[in-house]
Amino acid sequence: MSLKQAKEINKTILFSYTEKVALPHPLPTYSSVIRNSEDYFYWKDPQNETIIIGIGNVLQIVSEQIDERFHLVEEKWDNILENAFIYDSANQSGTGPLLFGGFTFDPNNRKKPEWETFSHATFFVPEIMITLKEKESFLTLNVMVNPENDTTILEHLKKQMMNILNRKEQTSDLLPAIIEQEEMNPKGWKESVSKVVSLLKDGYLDKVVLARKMRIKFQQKVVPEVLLNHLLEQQKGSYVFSFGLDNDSFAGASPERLVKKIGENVLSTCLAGSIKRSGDANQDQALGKILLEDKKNRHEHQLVVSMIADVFREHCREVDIPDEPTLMKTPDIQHLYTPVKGKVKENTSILHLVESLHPTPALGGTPRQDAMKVIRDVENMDRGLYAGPIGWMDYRGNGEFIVAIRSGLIKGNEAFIYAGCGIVADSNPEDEYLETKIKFRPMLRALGGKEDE
Ligand SMILES: C=C(O[C@H]1C=CC=C(C(=O)O)[C@@H]1O)C(=O)O
Repeated sequence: MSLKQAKEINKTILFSYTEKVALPHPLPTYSSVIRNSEDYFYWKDPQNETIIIGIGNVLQIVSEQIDERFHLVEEKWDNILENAFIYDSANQSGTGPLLFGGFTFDPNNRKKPEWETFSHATFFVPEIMITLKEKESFLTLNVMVNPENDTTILEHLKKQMMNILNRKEQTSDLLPAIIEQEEMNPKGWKESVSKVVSLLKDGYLDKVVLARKMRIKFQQKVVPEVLLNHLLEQQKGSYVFSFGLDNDSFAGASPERLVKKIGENVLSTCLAGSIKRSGDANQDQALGKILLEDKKNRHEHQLVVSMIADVFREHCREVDIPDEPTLMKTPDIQHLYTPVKGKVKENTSILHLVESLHPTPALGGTPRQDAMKVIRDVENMDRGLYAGPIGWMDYRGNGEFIVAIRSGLIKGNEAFIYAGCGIVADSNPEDEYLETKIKFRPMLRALGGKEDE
């Protein structure tokens, strides 16, 4: 199918073209692709197996719906794909066209002005996309074809992308100077933790995750590419993402997968329970042992395992969950970690799994709805996309969503960064406060902020 033939259909449809390409530079990353784009995304998994970079926005799917947002995105994407012409000369070895985006943490919460750019579901199909998958690279060009389109548009796009990829000049790796760095009401946050601990002691709730925010003001606008480069350099073992829309940018380095689906194989991650790291290897190992044996942290973790296991048992033919957690270590923190695998039943889509899993008790709490209400009442904050599911799904139903933690929103010369932690009945406000300080560090360091000891 050529673009010319697609045009003859005489209605507006998605035309997508994918080919395998040889990249001009042996660079591990192509973060410069996002430079000067208003709408873009960059996505990398911890193993560097999949890197997806998209720029331009040919088609957007947004929703401010509360209960129907997952379903709505799925329905619209299915409709688009039903009519689309997809020419995949790479024989499905890349991803082909895909939808990238995210869901806010809690659509029932009041929206704060800093998050006005992002809807409760915000997804788009990029105009130009480059994918690195298992060391092969692919170029995907997407156009909405209508009778007025110039048939040479694909050639223009391809040339544009090759020019971008051939770019030699580097951006400076400097961020502007910070003029203000402020923790938002730390005293009030510790009081909220105490309040939640009393509720938990009353016994009708098991766990509530409370988060807080920092605001950083820069002398000039922050360049998203520079922040992305810092995250890529500093957080190699995490998912690194940057999601740009209308000049705002949501970026982070999350260690936490929500769900990955490739064919019938599905994977999720239980990540909850944390302890700091030490520069001394023996000390670091000893801290890990303390975490593995700590009753409070094991309880926090087990609530996440039980919930994810329930969702997997409902939607999968086979489920594989280890009996005991192991440790996941990032540069600043170590977590209790249990991977969950399954073979999903037919006709269960990735968005259906996302909807069932979000929010796990690693971000919300147990029981889910009561915990969400407590968060809304005591956190006094709009999490926006922080702690929400963000990711991609391709035209064959494969995809991956992560939990957008260790993240922040960049708005011109301001950044808002977020960190939270699981509160259980024997939590101590000061310890939880210190834990959130550690969880701010990946974003703070990448932004050039002052990290407390
Ligand atoms: C809510 C966050 O972390 C979650 C993920 C891993 C460990 C967590 C914990 O130990 O509390 C949190 O549940 C955050 O980083 O903002």
